[in-house]
Amino acid sequence: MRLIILDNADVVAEWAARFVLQRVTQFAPGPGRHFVLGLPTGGTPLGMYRKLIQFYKEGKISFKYVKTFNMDEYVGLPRDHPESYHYYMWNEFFKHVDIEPGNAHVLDGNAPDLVAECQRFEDLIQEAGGVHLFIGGIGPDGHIAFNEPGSSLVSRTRVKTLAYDTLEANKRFFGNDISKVPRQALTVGVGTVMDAKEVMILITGVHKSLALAKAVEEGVNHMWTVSAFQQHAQTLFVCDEDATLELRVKTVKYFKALSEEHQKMIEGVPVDEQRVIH
Ligand SMILES: N[C@@H]1[C@@H](O)[C@H](O)[C@@H](COP(=O)(O)O)O[C@@H]1O
Repeated sequence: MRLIILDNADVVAEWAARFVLQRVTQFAPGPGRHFVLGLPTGGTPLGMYRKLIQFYKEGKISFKYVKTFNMDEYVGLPRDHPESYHYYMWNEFFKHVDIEPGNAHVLDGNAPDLVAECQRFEDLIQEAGGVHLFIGGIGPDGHIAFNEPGSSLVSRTRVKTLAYDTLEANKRFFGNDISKVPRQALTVGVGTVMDAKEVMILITGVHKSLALAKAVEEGVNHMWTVSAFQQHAQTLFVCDEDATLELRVKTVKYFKALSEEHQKMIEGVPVDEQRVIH
């Protein structure tokens, strides 16, 4: 596991975007050779999307041969509702870059058969050859995507009823009215994300600090579903200083001492010339 500790949320956004740029560039996508990205929504990744749009406009990256799979979507929220994850993805990212609309996959929370929709999504990921890089965010209760506390750590894409903490955390997007937050969502499973070749989880803010400590310093526990990624061979947690407040000083010092090595990951240093740190 790599824990990359950066000064603040802006630096996290820039680091994450530069990491995506490196991975896509190294892969050299082209016709019949797509790079497959798993993508999150929420406030945390917004800065990363803005940077990626900037890189696209500067000609540094193209999404023409990139396929994307989003982590989750609310059930029953119209697709054009400003808080639907469809709306978010198209407005904050997809419409600004050259991705083929047919390659940008977001779960349909209005599908007549939600179980079939979840299976369809899993099948599409398989058909794409699996996800190269899954990017995620977490809730303050340590959920990844909408894998609420107590979710199976081998779960697949499915319908989930949201936990009270999640409704509370997300009501800010619904005029602070908890009754307006959809009660259910479709979400990739922890197992779906675990199957990706590489996972990058973005964690910023003091309100996520307990979740980060649980994810990094305590055992694998389905009450903090992000902790499952301790068992993934290529996990990167990218966080800001605020999110480290519940970590031990020893943990923070250890990972900060590796910051020069971490920097190489976004500077185009070939992977085989990077010291391996897990
Ligand atoms: N389902 C989403 C998660 O995928 C997201 O990671 C989390 C954090 O969002 P934010 O980045 O706004 O804190 O919010 C929701 O619960």
